[in-house]
Amino acid sequence: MFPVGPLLVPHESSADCTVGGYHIPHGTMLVVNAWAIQNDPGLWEDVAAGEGGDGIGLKYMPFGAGRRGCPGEGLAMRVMGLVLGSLIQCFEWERIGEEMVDMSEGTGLTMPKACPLQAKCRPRPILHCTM
Ligand code: HEM
Repeated sequence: MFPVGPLLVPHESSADCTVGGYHIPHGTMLVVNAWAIQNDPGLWEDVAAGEGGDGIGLKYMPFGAGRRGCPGEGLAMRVMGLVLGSLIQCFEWERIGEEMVDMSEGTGLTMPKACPLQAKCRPRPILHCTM
């Protein structure tokens, strides 16, 4: 899976605590490696499909979690469904060649594709009716 923010946002522990057996002193900067969690074959039966394992819980958190989790999650999920649905409903999509889309990951704070997506799209008849 490809989390938009592979390392989420840094947080600071407000008190001494223990996480997974590790002592975390007060004032420690904490970075959650969402990419590693979402691609851990020990947590997922099929990492590529994001399937399997013991429920979703904290192993899938593209929006972070807890009190400082993303407040835009509900909006983002609704808008993404609408945008994706509109793109599929209004256009026919094709790859530009025989090869499968290259899903290699680039580097950065957000995770870009290493090779930009190129695709052909043709308006569906439904689009002519509404324009
Ligand atoms: C696909 C879309 C989005 C993704 C993947 C995303 C992801 C994230 C992540 C990972 C965090 C850090 C959470 C943490 O540290 O535990 C965050 C924080 C935040 N997000 Fe989003 N976000 C998205 C859309 C939005 C939208 C649409 C809004 C506002 C309309 C928004 C507003 C915020 C704010 C204000 C914070 C800071 C919360 C805090 O620090 O208390 N995000 N987001």
